[in-house]
Amino acid sequence: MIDGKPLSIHILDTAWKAGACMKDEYLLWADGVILVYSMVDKSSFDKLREIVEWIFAKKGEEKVIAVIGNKSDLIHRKQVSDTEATQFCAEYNCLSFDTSASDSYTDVSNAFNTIIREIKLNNKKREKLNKLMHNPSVLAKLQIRQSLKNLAEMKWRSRTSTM
Ligand SMILES: Nc1nc2c(ncn2[C@@H]2O[C@H](COP(=O)(O)OP(=O)(O)OP(=O)(O)O)[C@@H](O)[C@H]2O)c(=O)[nH]1
Repeated sequence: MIDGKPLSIHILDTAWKAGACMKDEYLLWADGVILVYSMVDKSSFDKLREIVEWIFAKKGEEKVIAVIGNKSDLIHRKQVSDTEATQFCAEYNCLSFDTSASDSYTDVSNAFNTIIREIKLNNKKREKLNKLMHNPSVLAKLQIRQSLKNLAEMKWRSRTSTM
């Protein structure tokens, strides 16, 4: 249930071995991506950059990307600072969460609820944009704008070449 409404979600649990286990189809299929690292294993955090770069290279930045730092209960063994995680998420425009799967069901549930809400919003925005892009009057306006831009560029070029 999300905001009082039942919702069916499909989760595909994948692994990452330098892209070998991630297929382009997975990304096409998904509305969002959740990357989970372990706060007590710096190497799992370091791998995120490679994964996000792969997602961006496949034009996946339009999807909701969330980063979850798990095992927050093991604070005494923490290897990834909050600043590092926050900076990473700001750099790649990812949602950021801390969870402890062993300690708190609420953390995990809150993270999923927020991600799903964000995905719903994102899908709505994309649908609207899609509709706009298929609206003939919007298309005509865009074409006029592009033609004016081309004309201005041509004029600018001819002016600079005669100088
Ligand atoms: N202390 C603590 N241990 C956790 C937490 N989450 C998972 N674990 C433990 O970490 C180990 C790995 O957990 P898994 O659920 O197998 O992790 P996974 O992501 O499925 O691992 P992969 O098989 O590599 O995909 C298990 O021993 C879990 O009990 C957590 O939040 N806190």
